[in-house]
Amino acid sequence: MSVDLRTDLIVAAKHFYAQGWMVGTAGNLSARLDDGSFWITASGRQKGNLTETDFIRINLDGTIVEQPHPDSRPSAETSIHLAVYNSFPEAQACYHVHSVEANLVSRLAAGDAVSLPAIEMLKGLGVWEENPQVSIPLFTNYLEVPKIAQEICEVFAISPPKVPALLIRDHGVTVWANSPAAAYNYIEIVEYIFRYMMTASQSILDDKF
Ligand SMILES: CSCCC(=O)C(=O)COP(=O)(O)O
Ligand SMILES: [Zn+2]
Repeated sequence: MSVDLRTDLIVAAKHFYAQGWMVGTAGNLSARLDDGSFWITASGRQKGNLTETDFIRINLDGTIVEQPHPDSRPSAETSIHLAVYNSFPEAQACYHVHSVEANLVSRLAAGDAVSLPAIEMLKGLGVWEENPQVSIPLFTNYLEVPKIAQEICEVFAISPPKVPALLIRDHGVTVWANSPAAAYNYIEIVEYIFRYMMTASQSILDDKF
């Protein structure tokens, strides 16, 4: 029996909304079908209470395959999901959320990457090393989203990241994985790491750390 991937996306969005990571209409989630096309959240939907008609099915060339609501539009950030799926053909799900911590962390980094602390949780992102040196690539939040997507494609073609995540400055984090369940875990883990980083930087300021 084939399960509708939209159910995974609805459950994930409800959970991320409850965490404060998909407040209002923020964020977008997608998952791929066997033919390579993917269901993505329609633009501007309230993310705490999605239903199956709040998704649009898109081909890897960006064309619409299925649109349950004739007046709905694909997520304004569909080009970023396309950039991820085209850069990593093995990716089956791509989740993007907006947390306060992700935004603050993106302001801590001056360059084009955010260094992550060498903590145990990195294993949850696939990094099994002693004292790992890991960073998340950081992109500029251009108003024109396809310009962000273009930069993602260019950067990843040359240097794919060690962890399946990217950060857009003052905007939010995007992860990808080989299943919706794994993408759900990756969001929880990167958000834990961002919370850790912000707590640590606050503790240093408070001279307690
Ligand atoms: C308040 S959300 C602003 C747009 C955005 O960054 C986002 O993630 C949601 O856009 P969508 O078109 O997917 O609803
Ligand atoms: Zn966004």
